[in-house]
Amino acid sequence: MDSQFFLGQLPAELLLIWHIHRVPVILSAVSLVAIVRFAMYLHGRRGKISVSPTPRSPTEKAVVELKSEWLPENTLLDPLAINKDSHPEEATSAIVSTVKAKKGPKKVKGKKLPNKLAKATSTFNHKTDKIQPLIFFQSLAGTSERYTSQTAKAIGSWISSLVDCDDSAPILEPQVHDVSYIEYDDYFVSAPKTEPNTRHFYLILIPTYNIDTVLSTFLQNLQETHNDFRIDTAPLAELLGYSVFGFGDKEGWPTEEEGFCSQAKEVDKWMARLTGRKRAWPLGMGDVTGDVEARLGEWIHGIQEALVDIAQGRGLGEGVPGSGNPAESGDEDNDILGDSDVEKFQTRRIKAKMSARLDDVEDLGSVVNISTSTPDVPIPIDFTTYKPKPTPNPVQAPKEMVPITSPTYNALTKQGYTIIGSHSGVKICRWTKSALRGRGSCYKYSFYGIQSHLCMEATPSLSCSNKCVFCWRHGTNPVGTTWRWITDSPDVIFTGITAAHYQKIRMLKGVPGVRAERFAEAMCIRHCALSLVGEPIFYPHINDLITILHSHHISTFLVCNAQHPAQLAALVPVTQLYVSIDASNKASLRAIDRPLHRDFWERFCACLDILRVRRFEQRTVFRLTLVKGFNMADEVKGYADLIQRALPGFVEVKGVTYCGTSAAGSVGLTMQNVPFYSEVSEFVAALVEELVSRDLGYGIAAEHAHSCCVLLADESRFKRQGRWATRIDFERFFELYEGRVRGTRMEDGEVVGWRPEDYVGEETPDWALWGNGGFDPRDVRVWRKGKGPKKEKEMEM
Ligand SMILES: Cc1cc2nc3c(=O)[nH]c(=O)nc-3n(C[C@H](O)[C@H](O)[C@H](O)COP(=O)(O)O)c2cc1C
Ligand code: SF4
Repeated sequence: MDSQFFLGQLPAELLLIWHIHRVPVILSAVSLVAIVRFAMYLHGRRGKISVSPTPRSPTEKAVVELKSEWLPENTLLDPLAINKDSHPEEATSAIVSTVKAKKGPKKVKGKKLPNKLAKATSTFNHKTDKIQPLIFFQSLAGTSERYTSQTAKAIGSWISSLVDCDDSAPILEPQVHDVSYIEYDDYFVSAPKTEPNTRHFYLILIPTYNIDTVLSTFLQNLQETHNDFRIDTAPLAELLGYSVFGFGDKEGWPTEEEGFCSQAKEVDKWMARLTGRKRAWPLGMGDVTGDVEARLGEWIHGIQEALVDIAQGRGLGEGVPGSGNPAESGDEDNDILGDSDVEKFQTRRIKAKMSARLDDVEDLGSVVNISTSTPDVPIPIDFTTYKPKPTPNPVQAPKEMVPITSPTYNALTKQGYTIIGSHSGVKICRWTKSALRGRGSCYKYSFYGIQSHLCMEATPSLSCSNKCVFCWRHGTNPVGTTWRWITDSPDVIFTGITAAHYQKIRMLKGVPGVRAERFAEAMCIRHCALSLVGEPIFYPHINDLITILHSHHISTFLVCNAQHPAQLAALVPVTQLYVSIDASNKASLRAIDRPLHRDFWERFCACLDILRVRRFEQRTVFRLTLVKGFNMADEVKGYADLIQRALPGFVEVKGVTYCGTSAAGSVGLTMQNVPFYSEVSEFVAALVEELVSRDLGYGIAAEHAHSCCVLLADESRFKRQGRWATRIDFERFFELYEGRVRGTRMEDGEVVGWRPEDYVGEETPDWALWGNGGFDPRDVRVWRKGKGPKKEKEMEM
């Protein structure tokens, strides 16, 4: 009965207790929830990089297992930070310290070498001689005459404004001559007689008329002088240099093929022969109905630069064909400097100068590191003091990767590379030369809008952990699985590669056909392809180097070989991130890449997983290099598996380029392994079919048949209103990078960075779309000997 009574009272009792204590209970519960939420927030919060918020995935938190043995020996990465959670944000937080340089190796920077001037290329003595500029013109209706007198005025007042530098030759007031009134023999059969110690520099400004005029007579005279067997081959070789500017009319003669400035081009050609190729500045051409003032201004600026070079004893530069070596004359017609000719010429110079290699390096403008093997020279390297692996032999110090005295150095420089410090390299690619001459850019222009003459190709690590069968550097490449070399600092590398690149561009100024406006543009690098040879992310300070490039508004494409997952995870965002996919399965990858790492396949797969996660913060690309007989047959499904795993924004499929060395032969690679373009196209079609059958929305976006390259892209990301938009808005990339505009990458309702979609540029141009070939119609297509449209379509690599 008692218990029945108690049970009956219980609800009322509980209610009473609740009423008495409800306020403190509710308050405690609310506080507890707040504390838990706050703790979760603190735990989940991630560091932001100083420049702009670190981009991160809005949807995926994939964990990529990074094994401790994958961490580089001399790492700047914090293994705990990476292994705790290899999501890119975590990995990037390990980078932050390197960007801010709070952590990481101590750098001891050596002194830069003094800027020693290149040697003069003629007998002109800049300490005792004088320069006399002579300006020649012809004009029928007065336009050329008017611009000539403006030019003379501009150059004249520039000369009088020059404060004589102690060491420079004086430049005299220019003299102007109308070609119609001079004694032709006085100036164009031999160099004019003058006071001793005075040498001449010719400027020729002429219009073009497609009818018979005095201009025709001038041209005929130049030609006859050249062909006269009684006269020296190069009777005007005495001149210090020359340059021509043409006036034409694009309304009547819109392109060079249709005769725009054709007579100026002729004069330029004959003068090259008569002077033994002393073209001091590229032929300038101005449209009198349009851009003439701008083009003439650029040309005058170039002339001033050339005059200063001569006055200070540097002559016309390093003397590639067309800029100063009479021995090279005679084939101006063929012109045409095969793409490797400049390299060949450089090679000859390098051979001749091997004994004076130190001077060579100094010629680069004082910015290049000198090997420790060179005595009495300040060593501008960074003695990076990372922790070396415990070794039984404690006296073993890090060595130079490519010492200046090594056969590797010799071999690489012969191939046209300039070695910066002891482990970085830079080279001008054939497309840069081609673009300078208006003959087309590489596929990166068709696909992404990168003009080749604004692009520098470089690497901070010539060493690599693979020995790919198609590598351009067979027998010359340093290899290794760990970074064990003396390390140059990123600022020294940046200064070195840019100075060497500019020097190489300058060497092209006298090459026939170089367009003055493109030459001027090329003196401001806008893009860096970190891909040349070797493995760029092998370099321990790669993040700092990228940061420096970006701070100069140089966008970055970085290609890695999928063998260094720890470094890849820690990489700061680049403009476009590539992974080379040289095979679709383990056996094939072993055969083609010949990797040094035993766990190469695990490393490869980890890199794909990292790429998958990072696809939200930067444009990611698979680069497939197809080698017939190695990685094409029956591999379509395998490649589709890899694409499905990493979901890159783009897939570039390219036929291998045959490097033609004996080393390539020794690994069984011949021309038979180079696929025809039609075979590459078939492969691409099959790959897309396979991807679509798996509901992966990839399509064929663009092609560059000229280099046997096809682009697939993710339709959901890089198609706008049914039209491909594969190009990059570089300006917007830097705005995002510098935090001047907000990206659209959200997390927890907060903007955390940008997405690749935030810097998508213009639509892919029609001519670049699949089926249209990919060659910009504004450029001039030049077929190599023995090739024609048909062969080229099939075979061009
Ligand atoms: C009859 C005639 C033919 C011409 N032929 C060409 C030509 O073949 N290519 C070209 O670029 N401009 C051509 N032009 C345009 C002239 O080169 C241009 O007007 C130039 O400025 C004339 O210079 P001048 O008046 O100083 O002599 C031609 C002009 C005329 C009147
Ligand atoms: S993108 Fe590559 S191929 Fe094109 S110009 Fe630059 S380095 Fe050369």
